[in-house]
Amino acid sequence: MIRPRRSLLFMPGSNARALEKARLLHADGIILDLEDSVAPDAKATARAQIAQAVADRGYGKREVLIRINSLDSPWWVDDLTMAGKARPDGVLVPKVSSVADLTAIADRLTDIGADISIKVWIMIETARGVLHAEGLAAASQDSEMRLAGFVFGPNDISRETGIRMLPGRAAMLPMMTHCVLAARAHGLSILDGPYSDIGNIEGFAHECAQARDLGFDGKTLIHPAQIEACNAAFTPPAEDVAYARKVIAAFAQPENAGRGAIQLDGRMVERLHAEMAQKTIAIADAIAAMGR
Ligand SMILES: CC(C)(COP(=O)(O)OP(=O)(O)OC[C@H]1O[C@@H](n2cnc3c(N)ncnc32)[C@H](O)[C@@H]1OP(=O)(O)O)[C@@H](O)C(=O)NCCC(=O)NCCSC(=O)C[C@H](O)C(=O)O
Ligand SMILES: [Mg+2]
Repeated sequence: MIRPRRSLLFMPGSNARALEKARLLHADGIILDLEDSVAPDAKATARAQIAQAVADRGYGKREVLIRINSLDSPWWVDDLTMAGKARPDGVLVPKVSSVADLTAIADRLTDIGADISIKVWIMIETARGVLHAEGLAAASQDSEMRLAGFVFGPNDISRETGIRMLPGRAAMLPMMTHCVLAARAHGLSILDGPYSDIGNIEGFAHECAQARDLGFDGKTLIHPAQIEACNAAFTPPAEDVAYARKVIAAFAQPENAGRGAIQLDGRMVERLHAEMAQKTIAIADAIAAMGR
């Protein structure tokens, strides 16, 4: 099943108002955070609030991820134990740098008997994580790892490496492309990181369009004001969907049955374009099924 992942909204697990508000927001998914947006003193409260919010099952068709604390923190075991019991769609693990990190998460989920439907997502946001992205993605071939996708983390990368986050992101483009290639080589999803300038919707829209063109499935968000522009950027335009249907229809014609390439509206179209058209239609249908 294709799942739209145009927009996944982060919110601090300690913010009860945000957890409630997310039930009505038109994001494709939500990320209930226990890590950087939650102060150390508020970790236990946030954990309890997230457990309750997920148990209430009030988020409808939105994909629900819980971001736990990193493996070098004192909180991750309690976070993961709560998440295993709460049964979100997935657990997002920050600052993963090695396959050993993935194994530690998988082993803990097995130990607590977590349902196999709970997927693991990892943030690629350390220098070692970026360098090892291909090996991390390859670990998804082992189903016990539960690995479903990557989330790019520009803030932590910038913090560790000194690579600056500037408009246009020129300095980060090589590593972003590297992460997209690693994810796609192993059939994983990949989401872009957040944009902090909440008041600059125009700049945000440019960054969404850039992420889409770089091959990301969607973007992680930090504020409800970002949802609409993000969904717009990652929704296939109606004319693309209409053209995709035309490509499929053309290859379904009996006279084209044995052909690998045809001419359509003055352009060459090959069967690989028919495959891409199927994906465009599947995403458009999945978005429509979300009622958006
Ligand atoms: C950034 C914020 C702290 C701003 O909060 P606030 O000042 O309260 O914003 P507003 O007054 O404009 O809020 C208006 C209403 O919207 C609700 N709201 C705000 N943010 C969210 C949200 N994220 N989810 C759901 N609802 C939200 C407010 O409650 C208001 O509601 P109402 O009462 O009806 O008026 C805040 O936006 C925030 O905390 N954002 C998320 C921060 C976060 O999760 N950060 C972690 C992810 S980013 C990251 O980790 C970086 C990554 O790892 C990397 O390395 O790059
Ligand atoms: Mg981070």
